[in-house]
Amino acid sequence: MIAFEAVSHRYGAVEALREVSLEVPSGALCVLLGESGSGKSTLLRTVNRLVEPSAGRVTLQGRDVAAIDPQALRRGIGYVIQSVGLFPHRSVAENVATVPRLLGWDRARIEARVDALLAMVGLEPRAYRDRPPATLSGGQAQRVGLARALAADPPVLLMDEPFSALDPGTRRELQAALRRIHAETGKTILLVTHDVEEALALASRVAVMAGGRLVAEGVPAEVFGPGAPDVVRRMVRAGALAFHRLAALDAAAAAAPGPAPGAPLLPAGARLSDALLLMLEHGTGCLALEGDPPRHLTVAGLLGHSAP
Ligand SMILES: Nc1ncnc2c1ncn2[C@@H]1O[C@H](COP(=O)(O)OP(=O)(O)OP(=O)(O)O)[C@@H](O)[C@H]1O
Repeated sequence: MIAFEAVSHRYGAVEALREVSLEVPSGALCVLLGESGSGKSTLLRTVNRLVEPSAGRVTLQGRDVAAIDPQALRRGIGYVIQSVGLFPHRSVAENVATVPRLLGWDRARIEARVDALLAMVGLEPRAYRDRPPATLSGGQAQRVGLARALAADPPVLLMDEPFSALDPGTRRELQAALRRIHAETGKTILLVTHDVEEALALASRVAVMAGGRLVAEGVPAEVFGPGAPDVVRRMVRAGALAFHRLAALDAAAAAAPGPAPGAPLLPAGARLSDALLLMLEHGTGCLALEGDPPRHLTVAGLLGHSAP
């Protein structure tokens, strides 16, 4: 677990963090959401001591990070940033191997790990291990950045706007890869974004920041519920809060038993927002859910389940 206890930070006259207290449970994918300048990156960077808070403390599994040697601390925490920051004169494989090398792993173990990680982030090892970073697309470079952060199997991953520079299609692919990796590895992930859709696509918990304070925290359906703070309402288009809430709710929970012959098929794991889009696309008010036993979803079921 990562715990922030009344963490404050000043950059000269700027109060970037004001007594932020937040607990990120082990295994959570917690999204720090907020407008530009709200303090998200500063809070994230207190975990790996790139920022030393002016007051308060941060603990990892109960240990105060201020008492851990910064180099040792950072080797145990994966860190992914928007600009990726791959070493330009090293190959993809050498980049991924950075921390295992520092930790003194033997060659065979490093090679095997690099191949496994490249495959995990969706890059064919034989095709990519020897490539120089300059030959990669933005999305491929960020996949390598993610593999590098995961290399020594750190229990905690910090991600600062990791997908913000990518085009929408690539961004969705990387989000899907991260969701899969999170489900497979159970790592505790803290991810900064100012993009509401990204938060809804990824988060098991959302922490909303405004003006250096934590203004809301909880599961997405709560944070995007009727009590949503003003800053969340500002961040989505007027009236769109209800639609965004659909993206936080599983379609299966709103379905009724029984088949719907001939109705469009909604894939397993879909959210209610996916269901509404499929209904609009097919001009129908009834969908069949993929899976057994047969279930179906109607407009009435969708509205009944999403009502605030
Ligand atoms: N090194 C610094 N020196 C002085 N002020 C800083 C520094 N870094 C951040 N700040 C200020 O602290 C406040 C919080 O910045 P921070 O980068 O944490 O916000 P953010 O929510 O991550 O914003 P963004 O989404 O734009 O990156 C801002 O007012 C910013 O200008």
